[in-house]
Amino acid sequence: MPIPEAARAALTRLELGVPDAALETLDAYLHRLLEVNQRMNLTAVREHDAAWLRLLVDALTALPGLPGAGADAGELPTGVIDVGSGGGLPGIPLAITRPDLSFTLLEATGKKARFLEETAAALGLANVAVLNARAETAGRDPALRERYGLAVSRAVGPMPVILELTLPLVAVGGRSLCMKGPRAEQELRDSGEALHRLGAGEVAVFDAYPEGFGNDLVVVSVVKASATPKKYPRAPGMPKAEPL
Ligand SMILES: C[S@@+](CC[C@H](N)C(=O)[O-])C[C@H]1O[C@@H](n2cnc3c(N)ncnc32)[C@H](O)[C@@H]1O
Repeated sequence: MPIPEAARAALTRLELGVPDAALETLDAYLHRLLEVNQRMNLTAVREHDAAWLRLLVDALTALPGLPGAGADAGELPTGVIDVGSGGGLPGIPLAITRPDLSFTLLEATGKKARFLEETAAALGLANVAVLNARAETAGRDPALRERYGLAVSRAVGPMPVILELTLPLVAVGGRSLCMKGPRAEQELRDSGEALHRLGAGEVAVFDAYPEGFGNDLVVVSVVKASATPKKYPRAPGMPKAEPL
């Protein structure tokens, strides 16, 4: 199926620097996602052209928040972890577009993690690793805790929950980049306690799209200013059951 003109136009207008060579792989990913979605619940968007805009272009709006090409590996880990990756959003489109960075897709549900593994292999994505685990467990694992320069997430829960699931995995000086809807500002106002307790520093909120685009996706960037105390993340289920 051809790549929809509206998606090409959006990518041009957003100036995200997506190379032409990546477009075919992005489309191949979308085909797999929509095909498997017929028997597994991965996304509510079922139609190819709409999915290009609402899934792929949305995910790619996070590109400017990724470490720059040739970022100094000595300073901060350059690895990116997608927490609650589901069908691979935003991690897989980002990994396709930035083959120079390593991406870990963290997903709690076994069958979704298997879909991610099969998809990364089928698309030949050598820069993608899949981890079938809960973020609460991964965040307490010394091999994973504070090992990533950047955590990304989309549709994983309200801000206090996302912060507890992502910030323990992020190295001091790194960031958690959360793709949110228009309620992000309100959720942030309710996140003071979580930000304070988890070691967060500067918080910035960006509109992912310029005005007039008709898309109110918001990207929240939270810097990790100090180490997260050992008691976080709490036991599996606790961040959601009793948000900070
Ligand atoms: C609503 S889906 C969103 C998936 C994907 N990020 C997207 O935007 O399409 C949330 C995903 O997060 C996963 N998830 C929820 N809590 C999690 C946790 N504590 N650790 C790891 N994955 C989790 C769920 O299994 C689910 O696949």
